[in-house]
This record gives sequence, structure tokens and C-alpha cells, in this order.
Amino acid sequence: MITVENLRKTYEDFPAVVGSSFEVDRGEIFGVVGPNGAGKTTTLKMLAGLIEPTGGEARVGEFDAGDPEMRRHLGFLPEESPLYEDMTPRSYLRFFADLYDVPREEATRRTEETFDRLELEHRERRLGDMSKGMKRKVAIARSLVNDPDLLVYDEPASGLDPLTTNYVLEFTRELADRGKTVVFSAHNLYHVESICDRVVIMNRGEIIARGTVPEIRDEHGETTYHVFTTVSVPDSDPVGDGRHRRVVGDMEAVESVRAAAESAGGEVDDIRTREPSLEEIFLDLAGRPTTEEGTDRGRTRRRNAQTDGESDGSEAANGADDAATYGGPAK
Ligand SMILES: Nc1ncnc2c1ncn2[C@@H]1O[C@H](COP(=O)(O)OP(=O)(O)OP(=O)(O)O)[C@@H](O)[C@H]1O
Repeated sequence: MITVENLRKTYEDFPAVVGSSFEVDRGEIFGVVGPNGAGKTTTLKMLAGLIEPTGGEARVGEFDAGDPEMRRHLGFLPEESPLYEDMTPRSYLRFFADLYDVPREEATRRTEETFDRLELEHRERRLGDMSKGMKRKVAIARSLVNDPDLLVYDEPASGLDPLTTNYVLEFTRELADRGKTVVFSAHNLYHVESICDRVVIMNRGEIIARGTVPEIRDEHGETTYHVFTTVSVPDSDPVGDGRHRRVVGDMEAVESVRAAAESAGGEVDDIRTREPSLEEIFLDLAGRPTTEEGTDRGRTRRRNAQTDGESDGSEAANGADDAATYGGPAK
């Protein structure tokens, strides 16, 4: 469905995307994740034909992503979706349906169906008076008004409460089950882990990992061993039930802990393995220097940077407005 080859975008002299290649199959949910400034929005906007690549190619089905005809098959949801405040959800959707030449009856049926599914109330209320979650639902409904094959969603759950987030994610899964292809970006890796079929992790414009979450875990994640001892050993922490726990990365280290416990008059009581979450792998990978910065692949945990990223991301304005979303000229 989507083929991206060596896609690049440079803003003036700043390289925002430095050579991405990936493919997305029909009916797949494909996640693009990465910290702030990684190049996710830029990638999505190139896929949606909203910005012109500096180099490389993005194809959607038989079309080049920049082909205006492609937009008839696309539903794009920008990270920030300012809506026309004086319209109501129904009049707003009618307006977009008309832009896409969707027959009135068909448009009304689709709109009401989506509003019902998303449990959108107050369909005749002024958009300017609606909550952020309601507006997001209206923006999602708008992305579906032309019954597109491809949905490109930039942070679909941005700024939503957990309940609405669940709705939106479940709905996204349903759309893929109905055969639509979904490419979406997210900061919240739990969302990615819960619904994506495959993922790319971006950092500083580069794809640094790709695959299904289990594949990424196999390739980049390190299993840790939690060794519980009946006595304190160096670098162990008490766990509250009289035992101590030492976390190590390989079996050799497990044996050292065993030796330390025995020489202190105790023993190893239990050993548990733990697989890293996508979030841990992401933090680990995103904390490494890029290849341009050197070959030291030492691992640096950057939990603080990630926390900042999550709060900044939901507020970040990315400049897409209604007209550009529908199909304004490529910049
Ligand atoms: N129009 C622009 N002009 C100059 N630089 C830009 C422009 N748009 C984006 N950038 C820069 O390109 C880089 C990638 O931006 P992009 O918005 O694609 O990142 P992102 O991964 O979506 O980030 P976020 O998670 O914060 O939304 C950032 O350093 C950003 O500042």
C-alpha cells in the first residue's frame, strides 16, 4: 500500500528526515514513534502529500504521495486540528463531504455512523464551544468522510483523557479490521504497543529500529534477571519480605550473585526474567548518540527527556490547518 524509499526533508539547511525507507501493507496499523523533533510529523506530512520531500520517494498505492488524486483516498488527522469554530459538527462534516463530492445522503449516513460509534454528543453545538476530546472526535470523523483507504493520523490521542483515548484507539483498530491502512505517530508507547502491527522508531530524522514489537524486543531489548537472595549482597535492594533483589543482565552475573549470597551465609531464593517494554527499548535507543555523533553505542537512560517530550508533544503546534488538511498546495 505504501512504499517509502530514501525519503528526505531538509528545512533550509536543517535535516529533519534523513533517508527513511519502509513499506506498509494494506490493512496494517503502522506506528511511527520517536522523541520530540524526531521527524514523525514531517514524515507523515510527506506521506499525506502536504509537504514536498527534498529527496527520495513516497508512494501510496499507484500514486506518488504528492499527486492530488491520491488525497481522494486519504484521511489525514493533524496533531492539532483547529476546526471552524462557528460550525457545528454536522455542518462541518457536510462542508468537507461537499469538498470531496460525497453525495449528501451517503455523507449523512457516514457521519452519523461515525458520530454514533465515537459517542459524540451535541452534534448541533458550535464547535468553538466543544471540549478538546469532542473536537478530536469531530476531526476523526472528518478524516473518514471520503471513506479513504489510507488514514494518516498524527498523534490521534493527543490531549485526550484515558477513556476517550481508549475509544479512539479501539476505533482505529476497527478501521484497520475493516481493511483501512493506518499510519500513526505517537509519544505514548503503550498505545503503540497495544494496537500497532509494526513500528518504526525514529530519532533525529533517522529510523533506528523497525519491526513488530516482539521483533524489536528480540533485536534491541535486553532481558534482565531479577535475582532474589536471602541475604544482602552488593548492589541489592531489600524487597520488604526479608529478601533482597539484585538486577543483572546475564547468567554470568547471576552466578556471581549466587556466589556472593553463599559466601554471606545465604542463598539465591528465586530468579525471574523480565522482558523490556517498548518504552524501555525506545528510551535506550533514543538515548544513544546517532551514527554521525560517534560510534560509542553506550547506553544512556533519558527518562527526564522522555517525560518532557510527552508533555510538550501534546501542545506542539505543527501548523496544519483545515485547508492544508483537505489538500492545500504542497509547501
Ligand atoms: N517548517 C519547518 N521549518 C524548519 N524546521 C522545521 C519545520 N518543521 C519541522 N522542523 C524541524 O524538523 C524537526 C522534525 O520536526 P517534526 O515536527 O517532524 O518532529 P516530530 O517528531 O513530529 O516532533 P514532535 O513529537 O515534537 O511533534 C524538528 O527539529 C523541527 O523543529
